[in-house]
Amino acid sequence: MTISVGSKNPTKIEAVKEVFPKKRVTGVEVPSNVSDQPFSDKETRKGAINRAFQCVNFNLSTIGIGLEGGVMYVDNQLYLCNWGALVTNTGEVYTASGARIMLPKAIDEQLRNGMELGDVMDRYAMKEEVRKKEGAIGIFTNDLISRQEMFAHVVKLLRGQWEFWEEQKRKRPFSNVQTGAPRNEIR
Ligand SMILES: O=P(O)(O)OP(=O)(O)OP(=O)(O)OC[C@H]1O[C@@H](n2cnc3c(O)ncnc32)[C@H](O)[C@@H]1O
Ligand SMILES: [Mg+2]
Repeated sequence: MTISVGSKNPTKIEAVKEVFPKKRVTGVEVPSNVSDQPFSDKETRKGAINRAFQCVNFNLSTIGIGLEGGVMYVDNQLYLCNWGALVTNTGEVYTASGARIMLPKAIDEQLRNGMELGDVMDRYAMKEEVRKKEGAIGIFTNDLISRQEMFAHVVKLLRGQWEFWEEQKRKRPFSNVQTGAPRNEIR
């Protein structure tokens, strides 16, 4: 069983390796088919699902994982949000979201002017490639939580759900409805 991650971003690939230390994990560049800067939970989640679907190989034992970063409002406050999706080679889809933190007004304004958070963060922190290192979450938590750590938590939520429902299927093969498995996505 191999795991294909829909990104070349090292924070995402390393997060998956951390949670699946015994699996072969590779990163592949795939389009998210949502905006470069997703602006809601719904769009960010969709990006993660799209990436995962493009990675999975239904003929081979390769599962796909998509991780997507975005932003979303609660009232007038902008938050950083992150979503992950795991698609099995039999087409089951598991999703989970990550921690959210507030983003300052200055960043909100620049994003609304059409800039991408990755570029805004480099200027704000006067650093290079923040998105591939500590991430916005690292900068705004004083380096207590890195982008990789945050994604690793999301991947744990995916792995845990996948394992739980696989186990349920083994234990109760004819009672999918009764076990109340999560509804699968129809693309
Ligand atoms: O190569 P990919 O996988 O696309 O990785 P990415 O860094 O572009 O990450 P996403 O597409 O998932 O994130 C969407 C946008 O938000 C930015 N972004 C999201 N979370 C971030 C973070 O924690 N730090 C810096 N930029 C972030 C990111 O750079 C993009 O501009
Ligand atoms: Mg991107």
